[in-house]
Amino acid sequence: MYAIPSLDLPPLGHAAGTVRLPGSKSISNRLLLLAGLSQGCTTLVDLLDSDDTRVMLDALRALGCRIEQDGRHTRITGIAGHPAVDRADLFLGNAGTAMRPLTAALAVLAAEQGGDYVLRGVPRMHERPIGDLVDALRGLGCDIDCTGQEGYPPLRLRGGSLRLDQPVRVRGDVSSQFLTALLMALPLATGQQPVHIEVQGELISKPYIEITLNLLERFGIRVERQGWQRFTLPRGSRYQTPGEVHVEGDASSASYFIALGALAGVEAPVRIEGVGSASIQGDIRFVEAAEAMGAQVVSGPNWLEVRRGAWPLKAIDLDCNHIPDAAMTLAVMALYADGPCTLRNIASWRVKETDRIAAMAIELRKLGAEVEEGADFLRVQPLRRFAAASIHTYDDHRMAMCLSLAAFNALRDGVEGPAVPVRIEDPKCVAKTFPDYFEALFSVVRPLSVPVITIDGPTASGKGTLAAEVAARLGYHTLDSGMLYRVVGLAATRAGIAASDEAGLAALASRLQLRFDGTRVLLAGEDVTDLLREEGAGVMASQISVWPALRTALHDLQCGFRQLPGLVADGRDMGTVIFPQAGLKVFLTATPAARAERRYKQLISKGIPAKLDDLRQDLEARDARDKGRATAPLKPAGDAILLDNSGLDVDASVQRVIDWWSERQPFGHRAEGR
Ligand SMILES: Nc1ncnc2c1ncn2[C@@H]1O[C@H](COP(=O)(O)OP(=O)(O)OP(=O)(O)O)[C@@H](O)[C@H]1O
Ligand SMILES: Nc1ccn([C@H]2C[C@H](O)[C@@H](COP(=O)(O)O)O2)c(=O)n1
Repeated sequence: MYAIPSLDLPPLGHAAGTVRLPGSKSISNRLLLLAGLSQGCTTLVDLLDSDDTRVMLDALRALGCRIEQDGRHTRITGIAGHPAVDRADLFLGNAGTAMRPLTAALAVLAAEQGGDYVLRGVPRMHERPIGDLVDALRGLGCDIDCTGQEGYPPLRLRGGSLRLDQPVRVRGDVSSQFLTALLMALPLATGQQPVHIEVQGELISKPYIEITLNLLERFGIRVERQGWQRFTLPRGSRYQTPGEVHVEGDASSASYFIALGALAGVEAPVRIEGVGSASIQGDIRFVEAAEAMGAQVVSGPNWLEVRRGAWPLKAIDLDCNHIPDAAMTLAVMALYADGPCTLRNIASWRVKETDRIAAMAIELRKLGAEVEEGADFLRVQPLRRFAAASIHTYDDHRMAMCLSLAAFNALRDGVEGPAVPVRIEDPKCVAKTFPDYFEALFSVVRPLSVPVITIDGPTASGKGTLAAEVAARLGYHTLDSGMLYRVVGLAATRAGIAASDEAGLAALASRLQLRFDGTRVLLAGEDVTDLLREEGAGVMASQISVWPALRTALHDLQCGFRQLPGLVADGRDMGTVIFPQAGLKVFLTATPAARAERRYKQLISKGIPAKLDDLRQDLEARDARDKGRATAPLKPAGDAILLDNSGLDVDASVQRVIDWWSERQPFGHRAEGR
């Protein structure tokens, strides 16, 4: 996950390959509550691991459920309808799928068994209406206080007396989650008589109710239904654990990759695993919308393969009531259409994680699009000239994931102006449902060009430290090229290959069994990181690095580090030879005295004995050899910026480089999070 203030997506090209989806959020949180209320132990396989499921798990633990997690399996021993505590203060973040059903379940339990429960969330959760559910529960006899503003969380549930002779009435035209909440809670009240629910108004998002009914049935609750207006929970309904349940992949999350296939699956399809034609999720019908725009889709029970069909995409005018979450993806696909696209019946967007109609309109306009916004619709004109935009994401995972699709702007035929990058602010907001979304995206797209920053300079100037910090700030990969020469030196010593044997060293370099595990280096499976950091390894690396054949043998390996979303490479010839097109080249120096001092402190802090004078002599000898060799000598590239950090600490050096990089981006000042 990218826990950085913003993530810059360079212009992206064709896509191909396989993406495995995380578990469905809607199914995960429903299953968690049902398992938590049941008697016995339920094993959930491939449960979504995200912010929203984490708050639900925490709440269940607080109520007395035993929860064990082991790889793909989550085992929940339920409370059999009897919480272990009659008081709890539950924090539910911004998870509507936790707030609504827990409100209903705990209100019913508190009224039946006594109890005092507080449910709260983040500030945005306290702006998301819940009055219709509260009204329905109060009508049933539950005692509920809205402790802030009437009709909104936080809520305090403190007993009451259930009146079940009349049907429970709930509005269905604002959020189907209110009906879901009642359907999941009211089996708890069927001890003496059946309970009836009447829906007032036209029920929206019916597919989500179908998920609820399907999952209730797996837990032994057979709901009788008359159309979409009246539901009956039979007398004596009891949650019974089904044992093991597999959580299917998230169909709303699939929408980004279905769109990706439609936009960029040119030479091969994008394969999506975890959800397919057998899905019980309503958002699987996003496939039909994508097909209407021209996508070619083939599917199996739990997979989809999508490739580009019509191009540009075909404009649509669609009632999106059946796919409220996935429909957001259509708004960005519209930029690539052959005419205006109209998304209708999407009023529920206004009360989601943010006001999604307003947010989408603002962000699409930043890209240059003409957008018309109504109370319950959005009309988006296609774009010919994309502007580089810094996309605000409103702590809304779907804003981040949808808008990432604007980075395919270079694929638009007849596009005017250059291909532009897209900046996604607060990219970690995707943790709500898809923590590794960007990693998954990068694994299947071909970049048009990956940004590179090079940092060259003499030993102990602080290149590695600077490169690692800059990369961490930008979410980029790193290449410590000196490490590659050091590892060849170590392998050569072990294999008895002399430092003078150019051909032998080159052959060895091309068959190295190297693996990187974070900052650790594994040579034929052995962790050699600490051995490589020894001074002797650096001297050996400097000696063997004079050989052109060895340098050629390591060339492609180094280029292979250039991966999305970007690379910071440090060494001696990064800017001059390996990445001559780098977007920013820094030549880092410090006085020999400062460098010797730093290396001395570094060694002493690790308990390695050292002498300052010897270190200074060694590093000056190394400088001379690295500068004096015929091939790829240590020198600044013609277009490098010189940075002498003798008098700068690490933070100040990092800030300099970040500032230089920001000046080269088309976004203005870097967003530092909001
Ligand atoms: N600006 C700085 N001010 C003070 N100390 C620094 C600075 N930058 C780095 N250092 C410290 O100097 C030491 C050497 O830094 P580092 O290993 O990053 O250098 P390097 O140039 O990558 O060395 P080598 O080329 O040998 O790998 C480390 O202990 C590091 O913490
Ligand atoms: N791009 C590079 C990186 C390193 N070398 C050689 C020369 C150095 O003295 C030696 C060790 O590098 P360090 O780990 O200290 O950065 O490796 C090179 O020739 N080219």
